[in-house]
Amino acid sequence: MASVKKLAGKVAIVTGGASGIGEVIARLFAERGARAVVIADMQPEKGGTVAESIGGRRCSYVHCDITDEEQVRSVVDWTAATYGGVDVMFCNAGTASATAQTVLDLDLAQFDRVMRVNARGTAACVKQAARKMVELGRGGAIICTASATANHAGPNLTDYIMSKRGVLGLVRSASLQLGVHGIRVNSVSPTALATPLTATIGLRTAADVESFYGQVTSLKGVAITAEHVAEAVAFLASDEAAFVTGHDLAVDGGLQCLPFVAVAK
Ligand SMILES: NC(=O)c1ccc[n+]([C@@H]2O[C@H](COP(=O)([O-])OP(=O)(O)OC[C@H]3O[C@@H](n4cnc5c(N)ncnc54)[C@H](O)[C@@H]3O)[C@@H](O)[C@H]2O)c1
Repeated sequence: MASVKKLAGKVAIVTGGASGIGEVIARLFAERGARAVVIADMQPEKGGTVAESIGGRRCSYVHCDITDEEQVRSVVDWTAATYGGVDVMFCNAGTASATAQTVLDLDLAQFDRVMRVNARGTAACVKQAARKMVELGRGGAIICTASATANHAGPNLTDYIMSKRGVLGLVRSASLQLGVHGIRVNSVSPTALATPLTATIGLRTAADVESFYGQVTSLKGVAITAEHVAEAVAFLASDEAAFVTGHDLAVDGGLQCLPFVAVAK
């Protein structure tokens, strides 16, 4: 069906595309007709296997540590030179601390690492993609992975929540500054789903996630999957979202709309 090829002809970069949410999105971008998908990650074996399974001519793995701006610039340049442009940048690579990171026990070395990847690294990706899109003069779509946690207080994960809150600030400011160039900047904010990242904080399986988040989302009978997040990202990347910018699309089963007090009937 031609109507589902909503990304036809587009060239996309997916950071963190070797695993988890990024991997599912790299596959969906290709399914939806993207001309090329570049997986920018630090896991050559996994990233290479994903790229190969999507198809060698349309998908490549390029090693890129997003904390090194030069590596980010290089993957953006390589993509533009190899595939003739950069239309979509999905800034998705991220990490979490292995320890609880409550305020009282905040390990500042871990704090620095999380901020370096999630906030600073994402900023480098937005910057380098935007510079290339401005140079090419045909606009573009930048999407960042924030998190449902960015809109809530956390009993732990303080550094992670701060880093994702920073991503929301980056997206809003970048959307304001880049609109004049026809570049849209948005984010997605999923609740938790089981990936290698959540395994580091003790959520290893879908059942772990459900037992934790199932109680706090208003939507019942549906468990979040990476495919749900991927659909939201594919929409923001497509021309169907041509007038959407500066938006954070929650994929959270209604978590954002919980009442702040219980109301007696
Ligand atoms: N899984 C969740 O519950 C959840 C919820 C909300 C937001 N997120 C966010 O989604 C994004 C993807 O996470 P995921 O859950 O799919 O985890 P994941 O561990 O499966 O994937 C993260 C990917 O990012 C890559 N990465 C990490 N540091 C990098 C760096 N410096 N440079 C380049 N690549 C790097 C990893 O190699 C990995 O392939 C992250 O930004 C995460 O914070 C995840």
